[in-house]
Amino acid sequence: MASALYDFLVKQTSIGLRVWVVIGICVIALIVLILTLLPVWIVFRRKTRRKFDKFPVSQIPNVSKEITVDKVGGQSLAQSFHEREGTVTNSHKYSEKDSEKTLAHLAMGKSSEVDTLSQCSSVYHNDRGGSSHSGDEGSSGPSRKAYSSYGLVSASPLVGLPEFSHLGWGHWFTLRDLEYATNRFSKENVLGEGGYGVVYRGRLINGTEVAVKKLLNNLGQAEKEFRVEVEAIGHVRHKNLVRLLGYCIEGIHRLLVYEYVNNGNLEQWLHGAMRQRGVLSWDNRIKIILGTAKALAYLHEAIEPKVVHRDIKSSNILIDDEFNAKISDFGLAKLLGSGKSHVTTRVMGTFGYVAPEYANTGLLNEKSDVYSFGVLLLESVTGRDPVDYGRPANEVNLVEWLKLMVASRRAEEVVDPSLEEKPATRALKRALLISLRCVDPDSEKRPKMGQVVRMLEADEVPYREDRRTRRGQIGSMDIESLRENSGSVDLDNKVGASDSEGRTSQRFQA
Ligand SMILES: Nc1ncnc2c1ncn2[C@@H]1O[C@H](COP(=O)(O)OP(=O)(O)OP(=O)(O)O)[C@@H](O)[C@H]1O
Repeated sequence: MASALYDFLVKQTSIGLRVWVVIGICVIALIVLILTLLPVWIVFRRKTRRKFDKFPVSQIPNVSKEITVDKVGGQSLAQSFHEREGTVTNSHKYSEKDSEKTLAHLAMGKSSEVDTLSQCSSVYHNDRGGSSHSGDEGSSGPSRKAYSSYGLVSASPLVGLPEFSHLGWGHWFTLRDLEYATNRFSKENVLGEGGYGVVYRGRLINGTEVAVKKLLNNLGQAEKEFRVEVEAIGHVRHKNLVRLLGYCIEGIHRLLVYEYVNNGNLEQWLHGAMRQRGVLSWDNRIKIILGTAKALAYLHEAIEPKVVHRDIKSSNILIDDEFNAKISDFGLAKLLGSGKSHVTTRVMGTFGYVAPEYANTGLLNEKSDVYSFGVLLLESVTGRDPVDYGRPANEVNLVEWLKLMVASRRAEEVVDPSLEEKPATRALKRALLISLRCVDPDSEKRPKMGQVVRMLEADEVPYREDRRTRRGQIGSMDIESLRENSGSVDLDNKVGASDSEGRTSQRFQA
């Protein structure tokens, strides 16, 4: 048998070569052919996958936060606003170029790495946390200028999750992971539904509680929301900003995974379901407001480009079990590069919170957030909705009503009647003064959020000192007495001196 095989192999073929030589040549040729065709096949597969990702979608109706408003309570707002998105003044061409960068960064179809990676991803904040990004030149997200004074926290790793360090700041989830976490996006796990998606409560495989936002199945809008959120907060860490833990891109699906914040939101505490748990105390209101102010100061003054949230309102202020505020919902955020005074954009936001100049002109900068913050503060002090059509005509608009009350020396009457323990006179005056400054119709006159933080922090001491004598001691107040009685606050001069980095150097003194 063996000798027969040997005889066959050494046999001379008609082309003059022995059989074993011919077989050897054929095997080598086959190997070369396979090596040549393999890359072609890989390229073909990539193209097929990209096509899949571009499937038309949008069975779900477009929900827009675009505002169409009228004149309410004397506040003149534009009647309707149309698409001007992306027209950036001062040559701040952020959106297109940087978004592409982010797309590549997120492996969403522009990068050659896309297809070598899993289609689904999860952001993982590793030990280096945001600080690893401050030097991330390739990133389109904001980087940090300052740390400690803005209440930054370092992110801890999510133990037990698959790690994917390709982006330097994330793991990658699959849709399956998130289906598992949310019990297949069951109704019982729905936390709420916003303009752009449904938010589910979930638990990751390692036990971490999360909130999963499933963006509406409208690829254009979902894609935009998705990018904006990731660009705005993917790189930043602050104890008063909700932490973005991950995301998933799979086919037409876009999901964002956040830390779960377990104690409702400010809107629910002031006007909704959480009231069943008791009245939110003055102390906790101020704590929430201060946390919100710190996060905004960070977004406006500590990172580059600065982030304008654009939708500051009570339902976007999440609350944890220690009554710390966490700003959420960055889907409308805009980035503002250094030296850029504003961007021009479609007017978005929530009625009652939108700054008049932004509503009227579409010109946006961080002072629009300051206005919304002022409304939020008034809402917290009074327990009233920013716009409430159930009230008499002159009370429908909260800001206008507050001005009327102060002008007629009835400021003490504006405090939320449901508060069991009323604030001290001085604390109430401070809060009203700050809010009035924030809602100044002239955006230039509004304080920076860093100044607001200092004013609020300065308020803590006198507020605590007076606490013992607070009940029923709020006297008659008007704007002048608010000014006179507000300690050493010189609203026009002293507060607001800025250092070279634009941060206030003058402390607000009690
Ligand atoms: N990280 C989170 N932890 C806990 N609950 C959350 C979290 N993120 C959002 N929620 C809750 O999910 C619900 C929907 O939130 P979402 O931000 O999508 O919409 P919204 O703020 O209610 O409305 P809009 O889209 O008009 O801003 C809200 O009740 C919100 O409090």
